[in-house]
Amino acid sequence: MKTAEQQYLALCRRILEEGVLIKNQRTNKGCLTVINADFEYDASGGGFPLVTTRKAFWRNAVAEMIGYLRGYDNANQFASIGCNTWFANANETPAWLDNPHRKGKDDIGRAYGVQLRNWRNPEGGKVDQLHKVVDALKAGYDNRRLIMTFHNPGELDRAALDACMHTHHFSVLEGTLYLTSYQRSIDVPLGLVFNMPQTVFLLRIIAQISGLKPGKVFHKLVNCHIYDNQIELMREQVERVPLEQPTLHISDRIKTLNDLETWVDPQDPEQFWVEGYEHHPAIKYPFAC
Ligand SMILES: Nc1nc(=O)c2c([nH]1)NC[C@@H]1CN(c3ccc(C(=O)N[C@@H](CCC(=O)O)C(=O)O)cc3)CN21
Ligand SMILES: O=c1ccn([C@H]2C[C@H](O)[C@@H](COP(=O)(O)O)O2)c(=O)[nH]1
Repeated sequence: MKTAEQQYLALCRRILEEGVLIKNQRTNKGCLTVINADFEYDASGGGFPLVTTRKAFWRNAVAEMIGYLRGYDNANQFASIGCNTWFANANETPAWLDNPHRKGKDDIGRAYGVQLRNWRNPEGGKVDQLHKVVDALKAGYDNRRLIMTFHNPGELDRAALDACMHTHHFSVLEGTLYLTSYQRSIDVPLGLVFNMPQTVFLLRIIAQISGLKPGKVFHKLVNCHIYDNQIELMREQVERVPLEQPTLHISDRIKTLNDLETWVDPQDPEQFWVEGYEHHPAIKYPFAC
């Protein structure tokens, strides 16, 4: 099996060589685009899919996933655990600024984790998808319905952004947990560097609190693009020689969903640490809002 970074660099080269330059309406930017890629990461031995051809800010990425799992809806909540990625979409996306549902500065609306923890049912009650999945995993019966989705077509008009990694589907086979994650839109230089480790973190933490062994992640990628102002930097990155894949450690003090919801801190080196992460220098890619 190819390492995560080999799969990543192959996709980057494919976009540079075969990508079609299109104009994206929402961001008003050119995007070199290809459709469909299937990545696979083996999480059983602790391997953590970080790119090494530039510095990956993995604590920021883990914090973002923890924010989704907690149902955060405000860029400041994400920032309070060390994730600074949501201010731009909360406060600079033109269509969201004009949206009457926006509750003010830093609000991201009924996006991502809000749908995960608080999907509205027709009676006005809440559906907590994460709680249901963890309960079902702990119950231990064969179950092919372990789907959590952030994509709620009925409330897309109430969110700063449609979820990009929109669905996570868990499966259990002989005590091993697998995850299939679906992503509709992929900013390959920026977003994907966060999304690859996020899927493995999600599998590892749910396996740990459900008493299962982590297996593989299957990451399904649809619209894969490099924004026009990122292309030259990416041509430099793909010339760099990848280094060894690091390992993620998660403290075994984290045992329950309640731990994850309350005291878990992605910035604490005694709760999460990465071993053997050597990387080339950081590259500052521009961000499209
Ligand atoms: N255009 C776009 N691309 C994305 O990847 C993206 C969005 N929008 N909107 C929603 C979230 C926010 N995400 C982000 C936002 C910023 C970085 C970013 O700036 N990363 C830098 C610096 C990280 C740091 O300093 O910790 C990086 O080098 O990875 C990454 C992912 C992913 N998503
Ligand atoms: O986790 C994420 C979140 C977002 N992205 C990227 C993919 C696109 O470049 C933008 C979203 O724009 P849309 O117009 O809504 O597709 O954000 C990502 O790669 N990963």
